[in-house]
Amino acid sequence: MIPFWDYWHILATTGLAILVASLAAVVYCVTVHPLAKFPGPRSAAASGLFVFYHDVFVGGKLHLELQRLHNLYGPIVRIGPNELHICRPEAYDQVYRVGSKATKWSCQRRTEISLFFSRQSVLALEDVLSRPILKLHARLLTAAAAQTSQPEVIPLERAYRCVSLDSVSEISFGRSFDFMAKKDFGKPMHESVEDSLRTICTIRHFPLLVPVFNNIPLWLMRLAGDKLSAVRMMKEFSQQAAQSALESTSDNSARTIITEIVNANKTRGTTVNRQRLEDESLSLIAASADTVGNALTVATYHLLKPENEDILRKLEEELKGALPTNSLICPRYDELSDLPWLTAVVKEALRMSYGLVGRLPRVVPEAGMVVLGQHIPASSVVSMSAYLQHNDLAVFPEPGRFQPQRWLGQEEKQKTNLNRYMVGFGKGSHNCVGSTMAYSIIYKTLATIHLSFELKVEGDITDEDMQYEDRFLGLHAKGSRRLAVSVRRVY
Ligand code: HEM
Repeated sequence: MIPFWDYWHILATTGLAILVASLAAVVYCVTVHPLAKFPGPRSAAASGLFVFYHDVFVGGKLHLELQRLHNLYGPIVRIGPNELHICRPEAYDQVYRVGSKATKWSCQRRTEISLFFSRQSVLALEDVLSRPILKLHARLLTAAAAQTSQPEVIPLERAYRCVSLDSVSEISFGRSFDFMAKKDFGKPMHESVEDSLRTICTIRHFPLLVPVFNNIPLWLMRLAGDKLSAVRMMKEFSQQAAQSALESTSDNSARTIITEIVNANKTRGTTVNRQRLEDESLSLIAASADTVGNALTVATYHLLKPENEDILRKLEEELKGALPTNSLICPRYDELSDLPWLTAVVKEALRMSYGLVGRLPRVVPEAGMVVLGQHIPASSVVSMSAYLQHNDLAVFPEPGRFQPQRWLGQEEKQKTNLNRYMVGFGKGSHNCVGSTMAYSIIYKTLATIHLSFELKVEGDITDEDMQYEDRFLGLHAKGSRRLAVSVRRVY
């Protein structure tokens, strides 16, 4: 038997060894690591704790810290032992053209679903995309018609999220969540999504916990009550849809993402398991709800600011001129996609809502790469952030001001440049597969709402409230005021 003091001896020796190894790793990272020549705070070069601290402890503010670091150190900053963050608009194409190992979707998986998102398919899904917009229109009509002394206040930010949640759930699962039909537009569900996103941002720093979080059984989620209600509901929907697609023998079932993947596999003679179908459909919901909702919210918030009255009037005039009267209420995407002022408003809203606020990491391939004249060695991680790109003063002067006109009336060359620097949908082989669908939902919703109603902002919401935290998707800070409106007039 080992004497008691020997346990302490073993423990102390192990502790000392770990300490010495950690110190050696820190010294190596700061002095001789291949990225040691790049500028940045020592604490970031030494360990991953720097990013963890800003991401988790400060909470969703890493993009602001990155902005500060770039002002201090220049366009390439080392933000982790093996990671560089880059901030220079012309570098975006270089970084995201490079093949990434940090993929979420294999090429084959992307091919299976990408047909579903072609412009032709999106136009064919016109009815599905219009349904939630028409329901929102009907609710605003009711609110406008109510003869009460206190006008009904519509939580428009929440309603806007429902527009994409309801249509993308129908496209994914074959049945809609139908939050638009709920009196509070599914308030507990939206709160639960926000809580889950904050949790996920912490959990992604502990890769071993990710599968545990992803596989919490439904019965345990039920015990957690409202906190996990959103995740639970989405899981239930996806499980049922995956099960029925796998069991279905008919070729005539409604075309959904899930049936699309099942059929692609049948054609190839391969099989697909239920888990994969669930994951695919849930990713789509996650990818679409807040991104689309944020772009719509940013657009309407700025259009309703008193100083932007002329921008709103121009939009109304353009819509009235382009759409035949009485064609009402939810125009088709192909009637809208060429309207210049609406297009400029949508682009400006996408710029100011960022898509994914924070950094999108890519792994440098074997040959290494040269960015801004600097060689970056293989296997390093490089990342850029839409937040910094879209606030670049040289490309987008006065970035905090909503100026759709910046997308119009310039030299053709300049316009091309602006489009090149707009990265809300990402770039390269892993850019957003759903961008056409997103555009369709955004154009149709803005046209429907701003053509038919005069809205008035309720409450004292400010630009401060509209700032986004980087919770992978853009979330407003806890306790911030959200866009809510009353409906004043119907055209
Ligand atoms: C304004 C709306 C949207 C924005 C700004 C947006 C933005 C993005 C961005 C930046 C990425 C790239 C992520 C990366 O590089 O890791 C992405 C990926 C993706 N998005 Fe979107 N998205 C939007 C709406 C949608 C919609 C409506 C759908 C589908 C219904 C969708 C489906 C996807 C999918 C499947 C991916 C993964 C693609 C891949 O990794 O190959 N998105 N999105």
